[in-house]
Amino acid sequence: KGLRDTEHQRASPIPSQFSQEERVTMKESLKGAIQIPTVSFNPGEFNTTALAEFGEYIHKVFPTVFRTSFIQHEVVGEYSHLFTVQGSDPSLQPYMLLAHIDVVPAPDQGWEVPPFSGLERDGFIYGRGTLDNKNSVMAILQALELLLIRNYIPRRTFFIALGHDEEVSGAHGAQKISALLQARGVQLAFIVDEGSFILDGFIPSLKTPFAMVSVSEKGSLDLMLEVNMTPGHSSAPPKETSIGILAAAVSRLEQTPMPNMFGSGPLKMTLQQLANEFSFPANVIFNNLWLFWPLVSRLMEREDITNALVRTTTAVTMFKAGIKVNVIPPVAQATVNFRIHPAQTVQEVLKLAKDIVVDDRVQFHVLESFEPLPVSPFDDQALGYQLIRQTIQSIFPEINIVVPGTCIAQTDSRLYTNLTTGIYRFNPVYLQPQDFRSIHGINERISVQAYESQVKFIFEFIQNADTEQRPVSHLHEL
Ligand SMILES: CCCCCCCC/C=C\CCCCCCCC(=O)N[C@@H](Cc1ccccc1)C(=O)O
Ligand SMILES: [Zn+2]
Ligand SMILES: [Zn+2]
Repeated sequence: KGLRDTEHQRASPIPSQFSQEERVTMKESLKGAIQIPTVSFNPGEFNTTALAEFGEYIHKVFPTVFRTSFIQHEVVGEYSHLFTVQGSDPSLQPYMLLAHIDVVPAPDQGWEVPPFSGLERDGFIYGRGTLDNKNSVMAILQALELLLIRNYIPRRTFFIALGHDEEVSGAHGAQKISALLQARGVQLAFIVDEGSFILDGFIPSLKTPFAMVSVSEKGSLDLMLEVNMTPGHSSAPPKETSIGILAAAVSRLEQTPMPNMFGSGPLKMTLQQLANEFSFPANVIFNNLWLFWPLVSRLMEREDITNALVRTTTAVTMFKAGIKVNVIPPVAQATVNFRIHPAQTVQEVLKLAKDIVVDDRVQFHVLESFEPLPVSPFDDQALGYQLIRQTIQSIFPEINIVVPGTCIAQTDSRLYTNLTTGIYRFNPVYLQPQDFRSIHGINERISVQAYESQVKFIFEFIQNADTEQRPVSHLHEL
């Protein structure tokens, strides 16, 4: 089931075929983008020189985008970019494509090639940002550039929002763009952002890759735990120190996982829609979750990634204590990063954490929190979801299955809930578990062929968004 074009319209009026020269240019442009170290270090702490250089770079490599009369370009929050591509039919509700130009730091250690070299090896372009998320930034602008060169005039208005601080919260980029569009009274049909992929090898018994479009996103809670004790001479120590008390508290948190929420949220739907892709007996198990859910929920807990889908996760990420070798430490502090399952709230997780620690000497400070995102529609009428589906079928005909899922990390799209209820997180790129580990890790890379497919995907997606859509299910009823 899904949306399809009305009979008089072609799915892709301009074929997504690029000349040899265009193909070389597009990969070289991506390499150039990787070479600009647009690193976000901490909130408010960015490589501003690189961010400014990136702004100039996109002008240089996408000249047609910048000189087209129906495209308005604005710089927001100093380094983020907002493009308004004015469509010819104002009756069609606009949509938005999102990506971010900043990257996490990448020390050279462990990399096969320097992380900001953008070097090509064995058909892969290496470097920080090749999967997260300069591939999307460049592919969106590249697809638009190629469409414009072919004289394409969109019918449906769309926005392209490129944030510059996604990796440290989005407060200066996405949040400002969101407020700006809200002030202009913009309401969007849907948004497409990063946050999921065509997944290959993430579920051991499932050999075929599948596309997972994330329709929800986990929330987060950053808690600082603090213990204050009277300092003194280490030669006559008290039975317990601030460090010991805090260590025991964080250890209890680590050893006591938050409840398994399997059955609530989109995961059950994800697995049900995947059920027939499994071979026997897994297909029977996934087709009968009403019976086998205790088994499946335990299986999901086994691997870190699938465990993250069934519960709120607890990660102790920072620990600070002690001032001198012979001084009983006055203060010990630890930071715990919880990623909240879509069926729980910040308050519920805070209470659970306190109930696990049960020690009055440990103070809890909420540093930052964000509720999980509501589930976006993914039924036959959900325009954004169905356009993604339709375009996957065209560009990746070997992919038989597209399922709704949950993003285990956070994306800039969470800052746009004021503009739309349809938020979809999907990058049209194959991802294996080792690729997943390269995101924020080492040897992040994308194959030249995968990048070309991503450009083709967006090139067709923009055109598909302009074709009149109606649900296939309705056609069946005729
Ligand atoms: C049954 C199906 C199996 C599914 C397996 C799921 C595999 C996961 C695949 C892809 C997920 C990739 C997510 C990439 C997006 C990363 C975004 C990110 O890192 N965001 C930061 C944002 C942030 C938030 C708060 C402070 C600073 C930065 C994050 O979440 O940490
Ligand atoms: Zn990202
Ligand atoms: Zn990231």
